[in-house]
Amino acid sequence: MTQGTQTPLRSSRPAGPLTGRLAVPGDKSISHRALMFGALAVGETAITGLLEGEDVLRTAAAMRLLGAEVTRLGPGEWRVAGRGVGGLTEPVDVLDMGNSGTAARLLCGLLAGHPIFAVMTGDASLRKRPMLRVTVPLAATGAEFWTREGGRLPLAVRGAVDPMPLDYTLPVASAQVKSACLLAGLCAPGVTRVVEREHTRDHTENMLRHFGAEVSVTDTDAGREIRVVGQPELVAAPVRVPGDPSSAAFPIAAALLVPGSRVVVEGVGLNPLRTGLLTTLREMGASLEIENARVEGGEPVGDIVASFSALRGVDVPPGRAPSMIDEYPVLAVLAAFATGTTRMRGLAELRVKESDRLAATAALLTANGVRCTIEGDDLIVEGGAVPGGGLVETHMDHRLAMSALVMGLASAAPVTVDDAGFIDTSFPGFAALLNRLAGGEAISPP
Ligand SMILES: O=C(O)C1=C[C@@H](OP(=O)(O)O)[C@@H](O)[C@H](O)C1
Ligand SMILES: C=C(OP(=O)(O)O)C(=O)O
Repeated sequence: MTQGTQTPLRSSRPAGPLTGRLAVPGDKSISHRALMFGALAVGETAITGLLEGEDVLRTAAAMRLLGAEVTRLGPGEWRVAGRGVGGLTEPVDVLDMGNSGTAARLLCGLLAGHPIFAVMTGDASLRKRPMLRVTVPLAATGAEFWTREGGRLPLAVRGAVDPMPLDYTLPVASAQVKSACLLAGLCAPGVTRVVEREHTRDHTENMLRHFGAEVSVTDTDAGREIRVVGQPELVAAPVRVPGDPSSAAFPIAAALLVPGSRVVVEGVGLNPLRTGLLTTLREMGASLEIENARVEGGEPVGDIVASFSALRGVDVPPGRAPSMIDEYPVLAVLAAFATGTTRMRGLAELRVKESDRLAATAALLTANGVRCTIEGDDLIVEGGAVPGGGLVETHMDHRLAMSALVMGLASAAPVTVDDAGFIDTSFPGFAALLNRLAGGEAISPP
């Protein structure tokens, strides 16, 4: 990829205060799911606020190839005419999920429950990521998967003719694996049961209910148990996608780091399973207020007011990781400017994201003169003055690119990234938006 609108090579330089109000693009997790549920529902699903990032556009294209009618009416405004549960049709071409782990893994769940043959691939980053975590549990439906060496894409799948319900306890904290199992279970008769020891984002469960499925969630000694009754008739329902808290993290971080800043990010999703970063930042002494808290489309939403703050290092417990899993690179940047040491614990899952984010985040910091170490699955950052001046390798990873560019707004010398093109997977317009807040070209082609 790199066919996005962001200049591939970019740098950011120390900026004046960031001020003003902004809205970030729609939530990526909810956007993928809205398109998929729309495709499985009977009737026409109206979606507003859909993220039009590359990852979600891949899901839209895949749903079209599987027989759903997917139409863009205007910015963020989409319609999906669904095929009904079990009604997806065999794709006549390869499903290319680009850079998106969520699209690939959730789609494996959908395909497992349909009696069709499909081939899936992705870009060089996605082709390195583990797929056995979904194909192994999904094989219990009766679907057959063939993957490349080590469970990597491309893969081929022949979905089950008479899918069996699943009963699965997640070995890793992953909303993608949970969702893949629940989506496959929709096509099977009887009850599919998934147990997660750590609580992960619950957008799939919320959307199942919203479209009329019977779902129960119970906390047991073994963990959180989710049950969904298979073969429901899902009925089209409007989806209003909130702003993505994982994208909001970047302007919030910039405001906290650049002296004199005050930024209001409007309409951000505040699902408690996504707000671990806000909890951590408050512990670090960040000035963060929530205004206008409300519920929109079944998800809590609010406006986040972030003002420049003197931050101090903290110890981030491993149990918090699922609620802020995509925010560690930017948290590491914030920690670099804080007084004292920050230890982020239990980050094993970062190794299987768009890049090995644990190693790449440490390299980002080191390239800019920040001292940090990796001990087991923990990242330890020594905070203080940040020299900057580094060229950061982003490894096809949007979050690394945005984190590095935020660092350069507050470091002594500019920070350059080797490729900003992948930012379009989740945050189209990122550089223009931060430049508007900074009132100038804080982020520019080098
Ligand atoms: O379900 C989802 O929408 C997502 C789950 C998380 O991945 P894992 O399930 O691999 O933790 C997260 O990192 C990803 O950006 C989106
Ligand atoms: C990990 C991420 O996404 P995905 O797994 O969908 O590629 C992310 O957006 O940070």
